[in-house]
Amino acid sequence: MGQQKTGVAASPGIAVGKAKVYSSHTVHTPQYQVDDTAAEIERFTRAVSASADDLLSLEAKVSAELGPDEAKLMEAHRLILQDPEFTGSVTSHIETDAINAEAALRVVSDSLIALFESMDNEYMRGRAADIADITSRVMAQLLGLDYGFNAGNDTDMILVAKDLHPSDTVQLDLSRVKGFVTDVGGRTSHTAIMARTRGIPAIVGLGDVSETVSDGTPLIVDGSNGLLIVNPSNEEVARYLEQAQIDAARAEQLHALIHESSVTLDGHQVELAANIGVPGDAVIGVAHGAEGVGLFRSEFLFMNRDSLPSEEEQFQAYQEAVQTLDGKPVIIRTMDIGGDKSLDYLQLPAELNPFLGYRAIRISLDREDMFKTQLRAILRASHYGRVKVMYPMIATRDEVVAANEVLEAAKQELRSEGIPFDEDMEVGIMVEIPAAAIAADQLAEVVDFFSIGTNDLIQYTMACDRMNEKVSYLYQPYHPSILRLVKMVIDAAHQHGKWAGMCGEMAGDLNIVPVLVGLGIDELSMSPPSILPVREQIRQSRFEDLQELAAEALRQSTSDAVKNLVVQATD
Ligand SMILES: C=C(OP(=O)(O)O)C(=O)O
Ligand SMILES: [Mg+2]
Repeated sequence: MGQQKTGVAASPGIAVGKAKVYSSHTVHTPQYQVDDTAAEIERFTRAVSASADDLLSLEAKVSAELGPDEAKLMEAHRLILQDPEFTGSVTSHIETDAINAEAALRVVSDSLIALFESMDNEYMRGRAADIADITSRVMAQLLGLDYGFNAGNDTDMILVAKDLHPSDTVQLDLSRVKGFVTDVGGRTSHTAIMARTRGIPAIVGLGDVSETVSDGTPLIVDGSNGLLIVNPSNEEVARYLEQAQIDAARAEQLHALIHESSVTLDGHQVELAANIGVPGDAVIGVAHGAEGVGLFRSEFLFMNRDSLPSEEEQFQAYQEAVQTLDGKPVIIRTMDIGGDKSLDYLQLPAELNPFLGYRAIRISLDREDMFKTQLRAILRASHYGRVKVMYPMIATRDEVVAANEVLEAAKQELRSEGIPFDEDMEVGIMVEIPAAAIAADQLAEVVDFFSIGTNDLIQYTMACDRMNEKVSYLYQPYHPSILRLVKMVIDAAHQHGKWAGMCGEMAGDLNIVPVLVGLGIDELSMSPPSILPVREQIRQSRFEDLQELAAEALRQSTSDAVKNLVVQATD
């Protein structure tokens, strides 16, 4: 039996392969005197220019695959690399101390990192990581090593890392990555969402896996159960491979439903949409039969970079997703920063309770300039397809009214500039704060639609941090309180002639989907690989039966009772 480690089940499925540990080279720095300092400077200059070339091609690749926003970090690194102050300090050390380029680079880099780390400003402290990253890149060039991932010819890589950013993963040929495991992160961390979107099994929050597992170690990732098996036995490998084969055969069978509608046997239709993080994910959504994008988490355009994305950059990203969907609806959520998603350059104050603090629409309404820029970009994209805008973390009707005033101001500006947009663009809100669910009937008067964000709604209703393992037993999607809130939101929407969807993780949970459909949900938005299994389930059901099941579920007084009921019903 192999050694078992349990983490957060971040993306379902089974991967059997060998560990490929991603590290940014904390290599030993050789140190020696040189006679020919000019030749050494020349060697350093060549390494810098090769590194800049690598960054430039990476920038182009990231920009093409993930959009120009994601490429900003590489551009920033390239600019630091080409800054004569940085390279000049290294060359002057080579010259005056007659030392090798690696040693001179290490001296300069260490002192810059110490300087940034000592600063009383989170943004500037964040620059230390940039310097470390750039140093590793040039160091690898000088030493003839590969920087970042060197996949070689491996086709069964299981990527092991402390954490992964979009700029890390884009360097990979993902078709050769069988799974991801990381030390940090929760189910809603970028790695987790990215892995789910692409259907790559993943476990996050494993603690120290990147330090305890080495390159080439055989691993099994059971992403559905958050179980990592290190050095598995032959019997374990055989068992999991068999399961993986069953999963693959099933995926092929589901593929037949890609162009079918999501309609019950008795004719009740539900729209199944995809949750996406970057515009490139829209392609994956379409490939899994999405009937739209139900949640474009726009905050990813704001992350992993040094400054706010411009209107033009945002417009291009939104337009790309809208064009990929080719006339199908795309719901763009305005940025949801704060809570677990921080932005160094916004210099948000440290908070005791970030999930109850300055977050999402609260920041947007406070930073109207930034909000209006985003709304202008969304409006401009609306001209190219069917765009809907959605405000996150709405607690009060006043917030909706205030947000709509900024939206109106953005529309006025565009009108006077003669820039086209969809005058009838629908405006909706996320219902993820209990106050919004309870007062949904009043909110329904000022919105076109609701999308229930159960990830947050559950944590706020149960008062349990969605990332805290110690209280995870309270994170109960099937709790009667949650089902009642969901019903209230759907009923309120329908009474006002509006529609209600759901874009939290619960929307893709096959056990509870029958209840959600029975309650009358109009749209379910989920990670793309969940779409076809949910479609199949809906197509095999009768709406009348689901309505009865939902009524029965609402009569239960515990999560376990609901679970038993729905598991029996789907068996
Ligand atoms: C979809 C949601 O938003 P996020 O996971 O991005 O907070 C949610 O809260 O359910
Ligand atoms: Mg949320």
